[in-house]
Amino acid sequence: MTILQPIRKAAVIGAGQMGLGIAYVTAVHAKVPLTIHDPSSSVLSSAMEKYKSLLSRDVSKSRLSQNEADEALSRVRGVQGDGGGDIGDSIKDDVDIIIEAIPEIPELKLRLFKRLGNILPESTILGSNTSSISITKLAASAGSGSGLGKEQGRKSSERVIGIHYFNPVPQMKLVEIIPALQTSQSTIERARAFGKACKKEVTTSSDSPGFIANAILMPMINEAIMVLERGIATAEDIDLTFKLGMAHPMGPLTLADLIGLDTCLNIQRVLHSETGDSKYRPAGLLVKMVDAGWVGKKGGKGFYEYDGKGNKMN
Ligand SMILES: NC(=O)c1ccc[n+]([C@@H]2O[C@H](COP(=O)([O-])OP(=O)(O)OC[C@H]3O[C@@H](n4cnc5c(N)ncnc54)[C@H](O)[C@@H]3O)[C@@H](O)[C@H]2O)c1
Repeated sequence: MTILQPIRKAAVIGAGQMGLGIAYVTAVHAKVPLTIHDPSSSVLSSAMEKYKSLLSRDVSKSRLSQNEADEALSRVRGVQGDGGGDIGDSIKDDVDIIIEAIPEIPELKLRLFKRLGNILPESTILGSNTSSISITKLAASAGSGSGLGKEQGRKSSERVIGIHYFNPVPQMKLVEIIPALQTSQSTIERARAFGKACKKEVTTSSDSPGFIANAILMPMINEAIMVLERGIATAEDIDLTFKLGMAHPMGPLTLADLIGLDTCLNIQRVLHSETGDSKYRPAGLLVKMVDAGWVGKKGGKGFYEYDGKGNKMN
């Protein structure tokens, strides 16, 4: 039996809704200390506030003792910056795993992985929470830094892997693991072990646009938006059809609001551009809503409207 190199320290890059949730399961369940990085100081401070309130809720519901919550709080430190090395030593080179959760924009992630590949030792796993972007391309980028020779570049690509959590991370019990073409077996095993330490069931998908979940889910959401756009039914009736007719816990438009309409559009664009198949063309209404700044629950308005606490108002 091979002994896997342990995960003793982590870093999460991006403190949005997914980054915060990933930080929570890393600190609370895997009990691994971490830094969480975001360029926006307001996002970072609101993520830390939300983290504290998640811990208080756990204590009030007797899911954690006060002592466990205090320990979990002391394991997380917010750092302003993009964690990619632009700001000196914001990412320490003793982290065993990085999980990137920045916006679903290929150029942004490719640039970050190139920098991380250059600055971090080859034993650090470079994980991406991407919903759809090619892990193989991220791995190639991590191996392409100017500071790396040919052999170092190959090794750097081998530690890249997709580690795809579901929203909201503290509640959803699944993580999808997506090895790139270049990923080594030991990276796969370490990432699986980390997913289990975060108390998740682990599935494996090969590296194909949208992997398992979003290859199926996002076209369904896109179709639901097209049904709304064609005036076939109201948003409420579309959602009720899925809740009561198919026993989904929430309808596709409510789910799109939860995911973030900007993220849905970015995923659908990746599916469209990577496959070249016109069936993935994003719904016109989705494009317009994102243009209007209506990005769903996180922005207060999407197919429904939300108050400051994220409760539906209509
Ligand atoms: N929302 C979901 O339901 C969901 C589910 C699974 C996976 N994902 C994936 O997770 C990733 C993040 O999604 P999200 O919903 O948390 O988005 P989000 O918009 O809530 O958060 C993204 C965060 O990244 C920060 N950011 C931007 N550029 C950065 C950089 N260069 N370095 C560090 N931080 C940067 C932003 O300030 C923002 O806080 C995406 O790849 C998305 O596809 C999302």
